Amino acid sequence: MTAVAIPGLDKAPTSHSGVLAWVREIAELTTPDRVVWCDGSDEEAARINSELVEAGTFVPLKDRPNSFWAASDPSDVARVEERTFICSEREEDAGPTNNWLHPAEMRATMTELYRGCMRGRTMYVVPFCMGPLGSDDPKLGIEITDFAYVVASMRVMTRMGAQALEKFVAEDGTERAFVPALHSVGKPLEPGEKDVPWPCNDVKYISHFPETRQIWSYGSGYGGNSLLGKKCYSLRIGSVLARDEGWLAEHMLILKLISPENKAYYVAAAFPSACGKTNLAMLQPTIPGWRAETLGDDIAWMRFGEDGRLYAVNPEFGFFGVAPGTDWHTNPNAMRTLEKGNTVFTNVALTDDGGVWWEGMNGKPEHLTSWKKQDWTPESDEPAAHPNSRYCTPMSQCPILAPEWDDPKGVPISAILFGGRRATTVPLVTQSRDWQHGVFMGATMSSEKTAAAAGKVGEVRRDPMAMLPFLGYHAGDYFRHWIDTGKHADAAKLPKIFYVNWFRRGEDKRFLWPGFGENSRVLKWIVERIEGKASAVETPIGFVPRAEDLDTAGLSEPLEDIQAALDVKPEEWRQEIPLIEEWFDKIGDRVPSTLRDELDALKSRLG
Ligand SMILES: Nc1nc2c(ncn2[C@@H]2O[C@H](COP(=O)(O)OP(=O)(O)O)[C@@H](O)[C@H]2O)c(=O)[nH]1
Ligand SMILES: C=C(OP(=O)(O)O)C(=O)O
Ligand SMILES: [Mn+2]
Repeated sequence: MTAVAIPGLDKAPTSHSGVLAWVREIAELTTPDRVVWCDGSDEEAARINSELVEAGTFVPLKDRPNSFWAASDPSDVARVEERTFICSEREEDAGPTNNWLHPAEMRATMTELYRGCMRGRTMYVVPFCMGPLGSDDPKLGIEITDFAYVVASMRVMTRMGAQALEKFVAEDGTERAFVPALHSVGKPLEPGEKDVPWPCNDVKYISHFPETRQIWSYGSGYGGNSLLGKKCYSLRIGSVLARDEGWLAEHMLILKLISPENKAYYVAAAFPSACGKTNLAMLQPTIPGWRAETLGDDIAWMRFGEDGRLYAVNPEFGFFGVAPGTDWHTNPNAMRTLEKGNTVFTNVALTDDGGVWWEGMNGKPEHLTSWKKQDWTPESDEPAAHPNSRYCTPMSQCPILAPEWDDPKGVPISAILFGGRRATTVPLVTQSRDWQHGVFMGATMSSEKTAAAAGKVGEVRRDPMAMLPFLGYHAGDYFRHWIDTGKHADAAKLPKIFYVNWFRRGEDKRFLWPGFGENSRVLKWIVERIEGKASAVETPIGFVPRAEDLDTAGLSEPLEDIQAALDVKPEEWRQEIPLIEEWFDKIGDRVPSTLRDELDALKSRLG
């Protein structure tokens, strides 16, 4: 093949041979009009934002500085689980919960899709680092993308640009490994063809090659599909790295709780997408004397420290939060973060005076521009903001950011919470008997589907550790990895495991528990359990508080509701058993026997 001269390709600001070779290979395959190596500078960000305004992708907002409104193509609003693939060499290694294609077949198909796919466009090269730049073993990546929106968002969500690229060559001159992550919207432009504000393609692939640590994404601009450092790298590839290197890559927020005695407790919590991670991460406690600080809202990488405790680091640099439901009374800290500007809002509604609005926000606007760019009035029968509309905002703007948020050592975790969205059955909070029982709780947890993924909303499905859509390998092997993690540790130093459900409903369908800031009452009970102070009842499913075991002082909800949120109804749990059995059967013989033993024990306790 003759070398093609693509403007910018030779401007590489690195000598890393692997980076140079890969970027050239992709440029020659996708044939963009030009290549831009991103340095992450303010000037570059300003240029990219103004190009996005020019292209009609961004509308500048008038109510906060350096912030923009974007509306996606109406078909490109969420993760596409049907189109997400784990391409391991052997199908059995992807396991029964993932879509699989042989890597050679996927590469052949996608190479043809990528051929010439950046024609008429700019190819951006975005070096990034997941986790603190000061880490001894920085987890590096390069995202190549042809969508400036992705560059602007990656700048918020990751440590990107020159500061990350510096880490690609170690001080002794060795070239570090990196994850090549290729993204294209899949919409080449013919000469003279006018671009659309949100280019994408009906054909979508979100593919992962776990053995070679590569990501290939095509056809979608939605965050979870296109900001490849997030779910694709930090969870799907990350879970494989974690399995191989002996740590945990989890779909968890990281929160610091400070008691009235000024003692700090770090909590990690795994909830499925759109089930409350970002909100709990920014908790504003309602009980006197308690404070909370944020370390992360979506992903935790956890390893054992020299003292034998499990330490968590957030690999991300920003929040990609669900907008609807966010308001001054539900999540004031998110509102304060957003107020500072430097935020991209996608698929929310635009107010007539150039601000943003979404369902659940205070105020009743008379007229809006909906996420579909249509006139909207209170009479409209569709929501003004898409239920999965998002804000993308820098973590550094969060008023309750913990001072140790950027420490490569991480923070020692005292409690791990698993939780889902269940209208029935699952009590507000349950403590596991021990690590193994806690792993059973995580492995069998369930949740109603939300708008964060394309498909039917409301259906209950098993979502182990909130990782169902994010596992890079076989779910049974993942459970074993969790069990083994506990075996290799000093049991007294392991985090205690709890199962929570903020979403239980009464017969009239309203939530029994007020949630949001009031969740601090549950966290207080958890801390007191760790300290051996709070009471609980031993039930067939674990230790559950009675209403009087929780601090309910000043709560306006009737105590009957709180008790109803805490009820363990054996008949409801007996109905779960066949669903758990079906789930284990689906995973097959790689389910660790210890988890089957836990199921048998639960069955016999339920009678
Ligand atoms: N009822 C109730 N809703 C909540 C609670 N926490 C979060 N939500 C809502 O659930 C949706 C998703 O929350 P979010 O924190 O963004 O979830 P994430 O996707 O897991 O980070 C938003 O609409 C929130 O307003 C809670 O404690 N109770
Ligand atoms: C980005 C996502 O994250 P979350 O878990 O916050 O909903 C998503 O699900 O696409
Ligand atoms: Mn979130």
